[in-house]
Amino acid sequence: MNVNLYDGAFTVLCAGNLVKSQESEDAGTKPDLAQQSLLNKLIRRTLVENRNQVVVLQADPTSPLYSVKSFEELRLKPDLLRGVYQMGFNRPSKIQESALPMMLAEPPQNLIAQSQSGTGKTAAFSLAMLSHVNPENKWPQCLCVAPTYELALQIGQVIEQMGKFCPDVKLAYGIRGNGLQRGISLQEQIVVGTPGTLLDWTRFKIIDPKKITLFVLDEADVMIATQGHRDQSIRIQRQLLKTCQMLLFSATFEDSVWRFAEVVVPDPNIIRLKREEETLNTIKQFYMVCRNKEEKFEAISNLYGCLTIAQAMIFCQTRKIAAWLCTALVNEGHQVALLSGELTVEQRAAIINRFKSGLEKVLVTTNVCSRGIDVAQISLVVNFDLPVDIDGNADSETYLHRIGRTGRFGKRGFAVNLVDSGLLTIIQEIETHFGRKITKLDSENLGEFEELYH
Ligand SMILES: Nc1ncnc2c1ncn2[C@@H]1O[C@H](COP(=O)(O)OP(=O)(O)OP(=O)(O)O)[C@@H](O)[C@H]1O
Repeated sequence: MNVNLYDGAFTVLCAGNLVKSQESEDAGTKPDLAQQSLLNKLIRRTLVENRNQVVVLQADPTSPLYSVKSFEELRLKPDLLRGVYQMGFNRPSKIQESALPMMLAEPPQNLIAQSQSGTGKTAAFSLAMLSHVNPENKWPQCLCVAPTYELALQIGQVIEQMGKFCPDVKLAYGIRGNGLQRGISLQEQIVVGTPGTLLDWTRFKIIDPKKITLFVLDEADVMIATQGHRDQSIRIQRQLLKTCQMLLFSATFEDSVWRFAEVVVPDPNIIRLKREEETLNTIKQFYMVCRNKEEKFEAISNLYGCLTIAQAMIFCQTRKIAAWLCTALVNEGHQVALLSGELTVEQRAAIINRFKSGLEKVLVTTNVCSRGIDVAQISLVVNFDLPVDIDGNADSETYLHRIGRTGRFGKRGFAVNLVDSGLLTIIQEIETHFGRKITKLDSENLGEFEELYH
C-alpha cells in the first residue's frame, strides 16, 4: 500500500488539525458533530457491543439475502485477507455480516447503512474499496468523501493498515492544502477527501469521474450539518456514471439524513442496526439536597471513597463550574481529570484514554464534552448539576445519556444527583418520567449508601 499526500500536505494538516471548539459548553449548546466523531475515533480501539438485530431492506426483495460469519466466505484477495487478520479482526462485526456481501456483490449494489459509531462501518467500506480496485489500472476507481480532513485522514489510516500487503494499491488524500495543478491526472486507485477539494479535482479532471466505479459517502449526518457539504457531495455524485456503485454511511438517521441519502444513493439496499437502548433498570438512583456549590463539593468529598472504588464521572452544567470543582478537588489532594471544551480534540482524546485505562478514577466533565464516551468500568455517575433544558425543565434525555453509562452489560450502577434546594421539582419530574424511584440521601444514611455501593 502506498500513500500519496503530495507536497506540503502534512504542514497544512497539522496546522488545522487541532482546532479549538469555539462553542461555549454551557447549557443548550450543541456539540460540534465533526469534532465529536473525530473524538470517538481517537478513543476507540474495539468494536462497540450491540445486541440488537440488524434490519435489512433489499432493493430487490426477491434476491437471496446473504450474510457471512467469516471473512473467508467473502473470497477476498489473499493479501487483503492477511491485512484484515493483521488488524486483529477475527470475524465480521454485526453490521459487516450483512453489509460486506452486499458491498462486494456482482453486479454491484447500492447501499445505505446506518449504525452507531464504533460498529465497524469504516472498516467495512475500506475493505470494499480495497477489494474493488484493479491495481493494474493506474487511475482513481474509488472515491470516498468525508466531512473534514481529520476524518478523511482517519479513514485513510484504516485503508493503509488494511491494505498493508497490497503494494500495488495506492491511496491519495483529496484535502485542503493538497493542491494539485490542473491537468495532472492522479494515478492512485483510491482517493479519500473532503467534498470541496474532491469536487475541484473532478472538475479539473485531476480525477475522471466517469472512471469512478465505487463512491463512498461517510458520516452523512455530519456532512449535512456542515454548510455547503451537502451540495458539494451531490455535485460530485452527479458527475458519476449511473453504473457506479454508491455507498452511504451514517451514525444517525433523522429525516434530513434520509432525504440526503435518497438523493445520493439511487435504488438502495438499506441496512440499519438500532442503537442499544440505554436503560435505568440496573441503576440505583439517589439524590442529596444542597444549598450551594460549596455544599455540593462537601457532598462529593464525603462520597469520595465511593467514587474511587471503580470509576466515576461527575457532570457539571458549565465549564466554569467543572473547572472550579476540579480545582477544589485537587486542592484537597484528590487526583481527578477534567474534560473541558477548551481542549483540542486530541487533548480530549488523551484525557479520555488515560481515564479509560484507569490512570484517573474520577473524571469531571460537562455534557457537551462527554457525549459518546463509553467507559465500561464506570459504576457511579454524579450529577453535580441536574440536566435542564433552556426553559429550566428536566432534560430527561440527557439524564438518561449521562447515567445510562453506568450499570452496563448487567453490572450494577449508581447515580447520585446533587440538587439545589430550589430545584427539587426537577427530581420529581425525572422520577415520574422514568417511573423509577430516586432515594433521598443525607449525612445520616450516607453509611447505608456506602454499604450498598461496596
Ligand atoms: N470485524 C471486526 N473485528 C474486530 N474489530 C473491528 C472489526 N471491525 C472494526 N473493528 C474495530 O472496531 C472499531 C470501530 O470500527 P469502525 O471505525 O470501522 O466503526 P465505525 O462504525 O466506522 O465507527 P466510526 O464512525 O466512529 O468510525 C475500530 O477500532 C476497528 O478497528
